[in-house]
Amino acid sequence: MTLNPPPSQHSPPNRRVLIVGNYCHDVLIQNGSVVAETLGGAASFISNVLDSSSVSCELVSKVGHDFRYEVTHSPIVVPEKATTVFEAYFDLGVDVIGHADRVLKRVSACDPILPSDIPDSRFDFGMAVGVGGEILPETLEKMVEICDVVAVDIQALIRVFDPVDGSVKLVDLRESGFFHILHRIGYLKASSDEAFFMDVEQMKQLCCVVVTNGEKGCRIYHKDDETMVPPFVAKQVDPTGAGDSFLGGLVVGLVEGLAVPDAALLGNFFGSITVEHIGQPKFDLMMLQRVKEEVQRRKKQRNLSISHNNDQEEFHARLTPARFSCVDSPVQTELLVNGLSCDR
Ligand SMILES: Nc1ncnc2c1ncn2[C@@H]1O[C@H](COP(=O)(O)OP(=O)(O)O)[C@@H](O)[C@H]1O
Ligand SMILES: O=P([O-])([O-])O[C@@H]1[C@@H](O)[C@H](O)[C@@H](O)[C@H](O)[C@@H]1O
Repeated sequence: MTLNPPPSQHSPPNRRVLIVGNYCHDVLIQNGSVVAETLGGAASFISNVLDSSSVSCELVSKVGHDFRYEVTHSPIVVPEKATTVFEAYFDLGVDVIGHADRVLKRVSACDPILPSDIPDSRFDFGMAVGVGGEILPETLEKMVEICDVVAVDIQALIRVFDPVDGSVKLVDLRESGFFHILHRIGYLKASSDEAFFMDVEQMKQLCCVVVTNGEKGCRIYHKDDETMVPPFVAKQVDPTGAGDSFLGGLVVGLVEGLAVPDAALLGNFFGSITVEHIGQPKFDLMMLQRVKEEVQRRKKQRNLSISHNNDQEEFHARLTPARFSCVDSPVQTELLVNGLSCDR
């Protein structure tokens, strides 16, 4: 897999992305009280980023008879089952993986996604993004057959659930039952806590490994390369969906023909906006337009071979005003209150 595909004058139009993962109901709990109930599941956050960025995507997702949200990409309804439900506790200390911001419990699980649920057609990109154990090894095997490149969120592979209270626990990637397939995927995304459950040195020889680290941004590991990709400042309200939106932004960048570090910067961009929202973020149209313009500009630079990864700072600086053009960005408000502005 070429990490940085050769610059193309134009990305083929309508490159198709297949997203596989169940929607869920998220229940956010603090101090023993439910503070919010929202649409969840990586499929929801990722399709939100791709749809907002006008990237063509198809989604395979299963919900129960009780699914209660309007979504652009209709799920498969399993009448005899309930929708997957995750409870996120924000005051129980650290979770099993040391995530200080929340403890997750899967309190209900809809059916797994089977190979037969996935269309028999070709896709440019596949995204294996289960949250509740719904992706099976045979499901991932079908995805690597029909997609040119597959990006996987490790949480789809290494999560196991306490049989009593549904608490999320993690197993080593080598014991997950998926390891024999991983030489056929293109990208593996893990949070810094999840990365302890894999051998990054080993995995970076098989595929491009991206380890996200909250407000510190992310790192890319591939063969002998290691690249740090800087974050965008954000005032975190709810971390839910940050990693999902990151992965969505990364794939948008790759589909648009950006080099991997630039695509990861787009991931950081969308992840940083997501943490400022409870539930699904709404991306400002002006912001999306500015991002599109900056991505096209960056691609031109690359096509003219005048861009070097070390001038990613310029790309970051040009995306920053777009980042804070969100009218309701808490950071933008703070800057305005302090008489500062992000505009260059
Ligand atoms: N508090 C934050 N401030 C700025 N960016 C953030 C913040 N939290 C997350 N992000 C962005 O979202 C990406 C994914 O977040 P992270 O929390 O690492 O993923 P996960 O949700 O999988 O644990 C990070 O790499 C970063 O770019
Ligand atoms: O926050 P994140 O790790 O990127 O992704 C989250 C999952 O870990 C969680 O299980 C799910 O309930 C949320 O809706 C969201 O998909």
